[in-house]
Amino acid sequence: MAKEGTAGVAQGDHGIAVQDRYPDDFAWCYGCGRLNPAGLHLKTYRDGEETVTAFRPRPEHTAIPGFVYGGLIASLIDCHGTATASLALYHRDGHRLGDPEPVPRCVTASLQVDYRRPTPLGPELVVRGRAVEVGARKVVVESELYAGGTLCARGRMVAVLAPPSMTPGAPPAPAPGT
Ligand SMILES: CCCCCCCC(=O)SCCNC(=O)CCNC(=O)[C@H](O)C(C)(C)COP(=O)(O)OP(=O)(O)OC[C@H]1O[C@@H](n2cnc3c(N)ncnc32)[C@H](O)[C@@H]1OP(=O)(O)O
Repeated sequence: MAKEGTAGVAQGDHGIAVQDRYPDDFAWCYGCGRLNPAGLHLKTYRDGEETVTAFRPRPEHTAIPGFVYGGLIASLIDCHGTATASLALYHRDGHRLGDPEPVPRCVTASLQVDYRRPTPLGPELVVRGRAVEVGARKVVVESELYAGGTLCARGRMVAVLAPPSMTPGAPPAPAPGT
């Protein structure tokens, strides 16, 4: 069950994808950046107490003929998770998609994917997510990926607000321990 302050209690947002509200500098991700011409263009929407995205894999996303490559599954869970985290922080700050304030951008600190069943290549894949912990800069997101209504994978990730060093044009981050 979603906690107060997460996506679960927000009103508004419907019909607007989180990724369509990222600032341009943060809209180049291969998985979900709207400005990346070669990317997957994943779109995350709020759906009641959860978030949802859908993607139909193409033949180049094959692992074994007839089944989806696990890296694609991880990518869908990853990008949907960072968007779910961004939305949770945006809601926590009292905003709704469509507000003029920029949506915060989160990056992946940790990603765990459990592959429960082989994922058939053909049906549209649907990922549902929810923010289960919302901190100052960190959000824990849990998600499930379905193919034709069958649960095929589960994800749990830690997403953190993008550090200034990941802003385009920023100087490189110091190496850990320096
Ligand atoms: C810029 C837009 C790009 C969007 C791309 C979308 C998805 C992606 O593919 S992102 C690319 C892959 N990810 C990366 O490259 C991130 C690389 N890592 C980093 O930059 C940093 O380690 C970063 C930002 C994740 C965390 O560093 P930092 O900002 O110093 O935060 P830090 O203070 O260490 O940690 C913040 C919180 O996250 C937690 N945390 C950090 N790393 C982890 C981890 N691996 N596992 C669990 N928790 C973690 C910390 O414990 C802390 O929790 P709390 O607030 O409860 O104390």
